[in-house]
Amino acid sequence: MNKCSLAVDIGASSGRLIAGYLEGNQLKLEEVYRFENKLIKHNNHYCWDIKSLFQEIKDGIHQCLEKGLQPESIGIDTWAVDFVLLDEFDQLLTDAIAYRDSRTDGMMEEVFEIISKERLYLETGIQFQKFNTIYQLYSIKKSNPEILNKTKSFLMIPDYFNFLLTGKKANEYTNATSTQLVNAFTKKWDKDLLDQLGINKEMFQEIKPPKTELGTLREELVAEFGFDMKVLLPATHDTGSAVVSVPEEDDTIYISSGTWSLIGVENSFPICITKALDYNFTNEGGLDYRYRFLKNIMGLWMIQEVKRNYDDQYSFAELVDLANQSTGFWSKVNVDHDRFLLPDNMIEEIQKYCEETEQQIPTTPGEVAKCVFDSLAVSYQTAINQIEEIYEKEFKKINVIGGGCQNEMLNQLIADTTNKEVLAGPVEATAIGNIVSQLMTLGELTDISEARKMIKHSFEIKQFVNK
Ligand SMILES: Nc1ncnc2c1ncn2[C@@H]1O[C@H](COP(=O)(O)OP(=O)(O)OP(=O)(O)O)[C@@H](O)[C@H]1O
Ligand SMILES: C[C@H](O)[C@H](O)[C@@H](O)C(=O)CO
Ligand SMILES: [Mg+2]
Repeated sequence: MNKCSLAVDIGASSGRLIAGYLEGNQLKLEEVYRFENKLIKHNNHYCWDIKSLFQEIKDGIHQCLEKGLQPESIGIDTWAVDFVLLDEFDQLLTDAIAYRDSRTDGMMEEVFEIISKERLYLETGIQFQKFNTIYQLYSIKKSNPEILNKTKSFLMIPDYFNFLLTGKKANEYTNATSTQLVNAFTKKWDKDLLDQLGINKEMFQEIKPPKTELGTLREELVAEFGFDMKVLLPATHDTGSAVVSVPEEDDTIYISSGTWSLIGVENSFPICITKALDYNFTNEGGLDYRYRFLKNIMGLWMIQEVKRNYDDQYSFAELVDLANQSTGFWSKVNVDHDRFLLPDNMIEEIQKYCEETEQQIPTTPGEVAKCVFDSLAVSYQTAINQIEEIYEKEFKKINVIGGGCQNEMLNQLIADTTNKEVLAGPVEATAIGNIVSQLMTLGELTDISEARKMIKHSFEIKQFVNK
């Protein structure tokens, strides 16, 4: 049986269990199990099928023994901001409502009437996304206050899966920062903010950093799987784990490219200056209390929705090929407009935008895809200009990580648009960051620098330069 550490990486569009182990000075991966993730509609809200996702995690763990793998540890990471609320009997009080749901429409503005935008940013350093946890909780307080009164435990999505595995409750630090309720300097729940919002402080759990050993499996799960393992906390915010695995450290801007494009740099301190606020950058928590100074760009969500609108007739690779053939099409959209957050039909929304802005309207799949990719490249350039303005320096390299780094047309567009060296890879950056964090906890790796050097020599990194 091969000893390994198991990463459970669940993104907004897909989940995977990936086993990792050291072989000499290389990190070896084995994909154990992959499954789809998607929004479901329930009780008139967009939700995550949290029960099915946990069953997928268990099904993936069962696959390990069949593949001759003996995991000695497991770590779970998912998308940010979303959570569940448990009552005194540890039962779910609501669905796991998704951040794209409309329940937070208008909530941010109502919160600003209680706490100014400037103060929120100065204390938390977190970007203003209408779906941040703070606004989700405020919407519950307004519409169903009795739910918050019954709530004994607030657990973010990975925290909840960890609870189901171990019976232990904790809020992991990197993901907790995405709530916009953690103080950027104390790294604790900001009790003053919670008091001012009238949200009960007692439901929040102790914040624990990545590289914490949370516990081991519940007895009934040991019996089910036939083995026990340590449940460790990686950076449970998927982007937090992805950034751990960015091989290039100096003078590099990363783009964690998946459902969202998270573009930024790694810092040892939070940047909460007015310009960062004006440009809506965030200071999410990272491994070893580093900071992820980044911003959300709408990302490949748009092409995911285009693919769905075409009834999945085309693969992502085929859409890229068709876009490459649409060389004469140049219309672009503002990808970061709220209208693209959850439109009824992404293709029609893009066409409406082009009509409203008196641009050529995309009609073929290739033209629609090219419009998405060209528009993303423009948004990346804008964010890079803002980062360089704030840092008062020029960054030489861009490291694209995650599934989106397989989009070679977009990688080339980024190189052509920014005139910077683009490094593409690793694809499974999030799972890799999750695994190396576990290996550090187990003492098999010393620190993040050693991990990054090993990652750089373990995975293919492609280079793109301005043609
Ligand atoms: N062969 C491919 N060619 C081009 N693009 C691809 C290819 N495979 C995947 N992609 C892109 O990668 C994206 C998925 O990236 P990734 O798997 O990192 O997302 P995820 O982990 O499911 O979601 P999240 O971003 O929430 O973590 C797809 O939306 C698609 O645009
Ligand atoms: C909702 C968040 O902005 C989102 O999860 C983003 O942080 C991310 O990590 C996408 O993978
Ligand atoms: Mg992902």
